[in-house]
Amino acid sequence: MIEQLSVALLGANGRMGAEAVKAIDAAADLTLVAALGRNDSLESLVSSGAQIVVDLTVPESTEANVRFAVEHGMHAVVGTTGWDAGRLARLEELLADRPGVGVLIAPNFALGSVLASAFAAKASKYFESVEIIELHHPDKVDAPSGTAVRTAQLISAERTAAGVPSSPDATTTELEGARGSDVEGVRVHSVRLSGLVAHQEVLLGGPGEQLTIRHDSFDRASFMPGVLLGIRNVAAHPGLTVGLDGYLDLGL
Ligand SMILES: NC(=O)C1=CN([C@@H]2O[C@H](COP(=O)(O)OP(=O)(O)OC[C@H]3O[C@@H](n4cnc5c(N)ncnc54)[C@H](OP(=O)(O)O)[C@@H]3O)[C@@H](O)[C@H]2O)C=CC1
Ligand SMILES: O=C(O)C1=N[C@H](C(=O)O)C[C@H](O)C1
Repeated sequence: MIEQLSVALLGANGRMGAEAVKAIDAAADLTLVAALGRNDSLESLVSSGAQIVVDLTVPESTEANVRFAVEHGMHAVVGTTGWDAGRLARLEELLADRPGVGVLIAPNFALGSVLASAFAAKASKYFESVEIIELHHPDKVDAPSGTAVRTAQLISAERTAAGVPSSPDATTTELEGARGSDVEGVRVHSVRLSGLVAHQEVLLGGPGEQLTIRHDSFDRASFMPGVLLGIRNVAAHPGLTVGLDGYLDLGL
Protein backbone atom coordinates (compact mmCIF):
# COMPACT_ATOMS: atom_id res chain seq x y z
CA MET A 1 0.00 0.00 0.00
CA ILE A 2 1.52 3.35 -1.08
CA GLU A 3 1.33 6.09 1.52
CA GLN A 4 -1.00 8.83 0.28
CA LEU A 5 -0.59 12.62 0.37
CA SER A 6 -3.91 14.50 0.41
CA VAL A 7 -3.84 17.42 -2.01
CA ALA A 8 -6.27 20.29 -2.59
CA LEU A 9 -6.12 22.36 -5.75
CA LEU A 10 -7.17 26.01 -6.05
CA GLY A 11 -7.84 27.27 -9.57
CA ALA A 12 -8.87 23.81 -10.76
CA ASN A 13 -10.85 25.16 -13.76
CA GLY A 14 -7.98 27.21 -15.17
CA ARG A 15 -5.44 26.29 -17.85
CA MET A 16 -2.83 25.15 -15.32
CA GLY A 17 -5.40 23.84 -12.87
CA ALA A 18 -6.97 21.48 -15.42
CA GLU A 19 -3.54 20.06 -16.28
CA ALA A 20 -2.70 19.69 -12.59
CA VAL A 21 -5.92 17.74 -11.92
CA LYS A 22 -4.82 15.21 -14.54
CA ALA A 23 -1.27 15.00 -13.18
CA ILE A 24 -2.38 14.54 -9.56
CA ASP A 25 -5.03 11.98 -10.54
CA ALA A 26 -2.37 10.01 -12.41
CA ALA A 27 0.06 9.96 -9.46
CA ALA A 28 -0.25 6.78 -7.39
CA ASP A 29 0.92 8.49 -4.17
CA LEU A 30 -1.38 11.55 -4.36
CA THR A 31 -5.10 11.86 -3.64
CA LEU A 32 -6.95 14.93 -4.85
CA VAL A 33 -9.35 15.68 -1.98
CA ALA A 34 -10.60 19.10 -3.20
CA ALA A 35 -10.60 20.96 -6.52
CA LEU A 36 -11.86 24.51 -6.03
CA GLY A 37 -12.75 27.33 -8.40
CA ARG A 38 -13.24 31.06 -7.89
CA ASN A 39 -16.66 30.78 -6.22
CA ASP A 40 -15.87 27.96 -3.80
CA SER A 41 -15.29 28.66 -0.12
CA LEU A 42 -11.82 28.10 1.30
CA GLU A 43 -13.53 26.60 4.36
CA SER A 44 -13.99 23.37 2.40
CA LEU A 45 -10.20 22.93 2.46
CA VAL A 46 -10.46 22.26 6.18
CA SER A 47 -13.17 19.60 5.89
CA SER A 48 -11.34 17.98 2.94
CA GLY A 49 -8.43 17.00 5.20
CA ALA A 50 -5.89 18.33 2.70
CA GLN A 51 -2.27 18.25 3.84
CA ILE A 52 -1.03 20.27 0.87
CA VAL A 53 -2.74 23.09 -1.02
CA VAL A 54 -1.68 23.85 -4.59
CA ASP A 55 -2.47 27.40 -5.72
CA LEU A 56 -2.80 28.02 -9.48
CA THR A 57 -5.16 30.98 -9.42
CA VAL A 58 -4.70 34.68 -10.10
CA PRO A 59 -2.38 37.31 -8.59
CA GLU A 60 -5.28 39.02 -6.72
CA SER A 61 -6.29 35.94 -4.76
CA THR A 62 -3.09 33.98 -4.20
CA GLU A 63 -1.92 35.77 -1.05
CA ALA A 64 -5.23 35.26 0.80
CA ASN A 65 -5.35 31.63 -0.33
CA VAL A 66 -1.88 30.85 0.95
CA ARG A 67 -2.50 32.72 4.20
CA PHE A 68 -5.61 30.60 4.79
CA ALA A 69 -3.69 27.38 4.13
CA VAL A 70 -0.82 28.30 6.45
CA GLU A 71 -3.15 29.49 9.21
CA HIS A 72 -4.82 26.07 9.07
CA GLY A 73 -1.52 24.16 9.19
CA MET A 74 -1.48 23.11 5.53
CA HIS A 75 1.63 23.25 3.34
CA ALA A 76 1.32 25.24 0.10
CA VAL A 77 2.78 24.85 -3.38
CA VAL A 78 2.22 28.04 -5.34
CA GLY A 79 2.62 28.65 -9.05
CA THR A 80 0.60 31.85 -9.24
CA THR A 81 2.45 35.04 -10.07
CA GLY A 82 2.36 38.33 -8.16
CA TRP A 83 4.54 37.50 -5.15
CA ASP A 84 6.42 40.78 -4.77
CA ALA A 85 8.75 41.61 -1.88
CA GLY A 86 5.92 42.92 0.35
CA ARG A 87 3.85 39.75 -0.03
CA LEU A 88 6.86 37.51 0.59
CA ALA A 89 7.77 39.46 3.73
CA ARG A 90 4.22 39.11 5.11
CA LEU A 91 4.27 35.39 4.36
CA GLU A 92 7.61 34.90 6.12
CA GLU A 93 6.21 36.68 9.15
CA LEU A 94 3.18 34.36 9.16
CA LEU A 95 5.36 31.27 8.77
CA ALA A 96 7.60 32.31 11.67
CA ASP A 97 4.72 31.44 14.04
CA ARG A 98 4.16 28.04 12.36
CA PRO A 99 7.58 26.39 12.18
CA GLY A 100 6.32 23.07 10.79
CA VAL A 101 4.62 24.50 7.72
CA GLY A 102 6.31 24.73 4.32
CA VAL A 103 5.47 27.02 1.40
CA LEU A 104 7.01 26.81 -2.06
CA ILE A 105 6.55 29.81 -4.32
CA ALA A 106 7.66 28.58 -7.74
CA PRO A 107 7.68 31.24 -10.49
CA ASN A 108 8.18 28.41 -12.98
CA PHE A 109 7.66 24.65 -12.50
CA ALA A 110 9.33 23.61 -15.77
CA LEU A 111 12.67 22.05 -14.89
CA GLY A 112 14.24 23.38 -18.10
CA SER A 113 13.16 26.90 -17.23
CA VAL A 114 14.59 26.65 -13.71
CA LEU A 115 17.88 25.45 -15.19
CA ALA A 116 17.89 28.15 -17.88
CA SER A 117 17.44 30.90 -15.27
CA ALA A 118 20.20 29.45 -13.09
CA PHE A 119 22.57 29.12 -16.07
CA ALA A 120 21.80 32.68 -17.17
CA ALA A 121 22.49 34.06 -13.70
CA LYS A 122 25.82 32.22 -13.51
CA ALA A 123 26.83 33.41 -16.99
CA SER A 124 25.73 37.00 -16.51
CA LYS A 125 28.79 38.23 -14.63
CA TYR A 126 31.02 37.37 -17.61
CA PHE A 127 29.16 39.64 -20.07
CA GLU A 128 28.87 43.43 -20.34
CA SER A 129 25.22 43.36 -21.34
CA VAL A 130 22.19 41.31 -20.41
CA GLU A 131 18.54 41.67 -21.40
CA ILE A 132 15.55 39.34 -21.14
CA ILE A 133 12.79 38.69 -23.67
CA GLU A 134 9.79 36.75 -22.36
CA LEU A 135 7.11 35.55 -24.77
CA HIS A 136 3.68 34.24 -23.74
CA HIS A 137 0.15 33.44 -24.91
CA PRO A 138 -2.10 36.52 -25.18
CA ASP A 139 -4.44 35.41 -22.33
CA LYS A 140 -1.75 36.06 -19.75
CA VAL A 141 -2.85 38.87 -17.39
CA ASP A 142 0.49 39.92 -15.91
CA ALA A 143 3.62 41.42 -17.45
CA PRO A 144 6.46 40.92 -17.13
CA SER A 145 6.15 37.22 -16.37
CA GLY A 146 6.99 35.93 -12.90
CA THR A 147 9.76 33.88 -14.45
CA ALA A 148 11.33 36.94 -16.06
CA VAL A 149 11.17 38.87 -12.78
CA ARG A 150 12.81 35.97 -10.95
CA THR A 151 15.49 35.57 -13.65
CA ALA A 152 16.26 39.29 -13.53
CA GLN A 153 16.56 39.15 -9.73
CA LEU A 154 18.97 36.19 -9.90
CA ILE A 155 21.04 37.94 -12.57
CA SER A 156 21.08 41.20 -10.64
CA ALA A 157 22.23 39.47 -7.44
CA GLU A 158 25.00 37.62 -9.27
CA ARG A 159 26.28 40.74 -11.07
CA THR A 160 26.09 42.93 -7.98
CA ALA A 161 28.05 40.38 -5.92
CA ALA A 162 30.71 40.26 -8.65
CA GLY A 163 30.87 44.07 -8.94
CA VAL A 164 29.77 44.08 -12.59
CA PRO A 165 28.55 47.52 -13.75
CA SER A 166 25.11 48.11 -15.31
CA SER A 167 24.63 47.04 -18.91
CA PRO A 168 25.79 49.87 -21.20
CA ASP A 169 22.92 51.87 -22.73
CA ALA A 170 23.27 55.26 -24.42
CA THR A 171 19.51 55.83 -24.82
CA THR A 172 18.61 59.45 -24.07
CA THR A 173 15.27 59.73 -25.87
CA GLU A 174 12.71 56.96 -25.83
CA LEU A 175 9.13 56.26 -26.74
CA GLU A 176 7.63 54.99 -23.46
CA GLY A 177 8.19 51.24 -23.13
CA ALA A 178 10.63 50.99 -26.03
CA ARG A 179 13.37 49.73 -23.72
CA GLY A 180 11.07 47.40 -21.83
CA SER A 181 10.73 47.37 -18.04
CA ASP A 182 13.59 47.74 -15.60
CA VAL A 183 13.68 44.85 -13.10
CA GLU A 184 16.51 45.42 -10.64
CA GLY A 185 18.63 46.97 -13.40
CA VAL A 186 17.85 44.31 -16.03
CA ARG A 187 15.73 45.24 -19.06
CA VAL A 188 12.80 42.86 -19.62
CA HIS A 189 10.76 42.85 -22.86
CA SER A 190 7.33 41.18 -22.90
CA VAL A 191 5.77 39.71 -26.05
CA ARG A 192 2.15 38.44 -26.12
CA LEU A 193 1.44 36.39 -29.23
CA SER A 194 -1.26 33.99 -30.31
CA GLY A 195 0.07 30.43 -30.60
CA LEU A 196 2.66 30.78 -27.84
CA VAL A 197 2.61 29.08 -24.42
CA ALA A 198 5.61 30.25 -22.32
CA HIS A 199 9.06 31.11 -23.63
CA GLN A 200 12.07 33.11 -22.51
CA GLU A 201 15.40 34.23 -23.92
CA VAL A 202 18.24 35.72 -21.94
CA LEU A 203 20.58 37.64 -24.23
CA LEU A 204 24.13 38.05 -22.96
CA GLY A 205 26.44 40.30 -24.94
CA GLY A 206 30.14 41.10 -24.87
CA PRO A 207 32.64 42.50 -27.39
CA GLY A 208 32.21 40.48 -30.59
CA GLU A 209 29.99 37.74 -29.13
CA GLN A 210 26.53 36.84 -27.88
CA LEU A 211 25.25 33.97 -25.77
CA THR A 212 21.51 33.27 -25.90
CA ILE A 213 19.91 31.04 -23.27
CA ARG A 214 16.42 30.08 -24.39
CA HIS A 215 13.73 27.91 -22.86
CA ASP A 216 10.39 26.94 -24.44
CA SER A 217 7.31 25.44 -22.83
CA PHE A 218 5.32 24.19 -25.81
CA ASP A 219 2.66 22.59 -23.61
CA ARG A 220 1.52 22.99 -19.98
CA ALA A 221 2.49 19.34 -19.47
CA SER A 222 6.00 20.80 -19.12
CA PHE A 223 5.08 22.25 -15.72
CA MET A 224 3.67 19.07 -14.20
CA PRO A 225 6.87 17.22 -13.12
CA GLY A 226 7.76 20.36 -11.15
CA VAL A 227 4.28 20.62 -9.61
CA LEU A 228 4.51 16.99 -8.45
CA LEU A 229 8.06 17.50 -7.18
CA GLY A 230 6.85 20.49 -5.18
CA ILE A 231 3.91 18.56 -3.68
CA ARG A 232 6.11 15.62 -2.68
CA ASN A 233 8.82 17.76 -1.09
CA VAL A 234 7.11 20.77 0.47
CA ALA A 235 6.52 19.15 3.88
CA ALA A 236 10.24 18.38 4.17
CA HIS A 237 11.09 22.08 3.61
CA PRO A 238 9.49 24.07 6.43
CA GLY A 239 9.40 27.86 6.02
CA LEU A 240 9.43 29.76 2.75
CA THR A 241 11.24 28.56 -0.37
CA VAL A 242 11.21 30.78 -3.46
CA GLY A 243 12.05 28.94 -6.66
CA LEU A 244 11.92 25.22 -7.41
CA ASP A 245 15.73 25.33 -7.49
CA GLY A 246 15.50 25.35 -3.69
CA TYR A 247 14.38 21.70 -3.89
CA LEU A 248 16.95 20.68 -6.52
CA ASP A 249 20.66 20.00 -6.27
CA LEU A 250 21.88 22.19 -9.12
CA GLY A 251 25.42 22.42 -7.74
CA LEU A 252 25.97 25.78 -9.46
N1 LIG B 1 4.70 28.47 -11.90
C1 LIG B 1 4.46 28.01 -13.13
O1 LIG B 1 5.17 27.14 -13.66
C2 LIG B 1 3.29 28.54 -13.89
C3 LIG B 1 2.57 29.54 -13.35
N2 LIG B 1 1.51 30.04 -14.02
C4 LIG B 1 0.76 31.06 -13.31
O2 LIG B 1 -0.34 30.40 -12.72
C5 LIG B 1 -1.46 31.29 -12.68
C6 LIG B 1 -2.62 30.65 -13.39
O3 LIG B 1 -2.33 30.56 -14.76
P1 LIG B 1 -3.40 29.99 -15.77
O4 LIG B 1 -3.86 28.64 -15.34
O5 LIG B 1 -2.85 30.17 -17.12
O6 LIG B 1 -4.59 31.04 -15.56
P2 LIG B 1 -6.17 30.82 -15.77
O7 LIG B 1 -6.76 32.20 -15.83
O8 LIG B 1 -6.42 29.87 -16.86
O9 LIG B 1 -6.63 30.11 -14.42
C7 LIG B 1 -6.78 30.75 -13.19
C8 LIG B 1 -7.96 30.09 -12.53
O10 LIG B 1 -8.06 30.51 -11.17
C9 LIG B 1 -9.44 30.69 -10.87
N3 LIG B 1 -9.54 31.53 -9.69
C10 LIG B 1 -9.49 32.86 -9.58
N4 LIG B 1 -9.58 33.22 -8.30
C11 LIG B 1 -9.70 32.09 -7.58
C12 LIG B 1 -9.86 31.80 -6.21
N5 LIG B 1 -9.92 32.77 -5.30
N6 LIG B 1 -9.96 30.49 -5.82
C13 LIG B 1 -9.92 29.50 -6.71
N7 LIG B 1 -9.79 29.71 -8.05
C14 LIG B 1 -9.68 31.00 -8.46
C15 LIG B 1 -9.99 31.31 -12.13
O11 LIG B 1 -11.39 31.20 -12.17
P3 LIG B 1 -12.25 32.02 -13.27
O12 LIG B 1 -12.02 31.26 -14.53
O13 LIG B 1 -13.63 31.90 -12.75
O14 LIG B 1 -11.72 33.40 -13.29
C16 LIG B 1 -9.30 30.45 -13.19
O15 LIG B 1 -10.02 29.26 -13.45
C17 LIG B 1 -0.97 32.60 -13.31
O16 LIG B 1 -0.52 33.47 -12.29
C18 LIG B 1 0.19 32.15 -14.16
O17 LIG B 1 1.12 33.16 -14.39
C19 LIG B 1 1.12 29.54 -15.22
C20 LIG B 1 1.82 28.56 -15.82
C21 LIG B 1 2.99 27.97 -15.20
O1 LIG C 1 0.89 32.68 -17.31
C1 LIG C 1 1.61 31.76 -17.78
O2 LIG C 1 1.28 31.09 -18.75
C2 LIG C 1 2.90 31.49 -17.12
N1 LIG C 1 3.17 32.10 -16.01
C3 LIG C 1 4.36 31.98 -15.24
C4 LIG C 1 5.14 33.27 -15.32
O3 LIG C 1 4.56 34.35 -15.27
O4 LIG C 1 6.37 33.21 -15.38
C5 LIG C 1 5.16 30.76 -15.64
C6 LIG C 1 5.19 30.50 -17.11
O5 LIG C 1 5.96 31.47 -17.72
C7 LIG C 1 3.78 30.46 -17.70
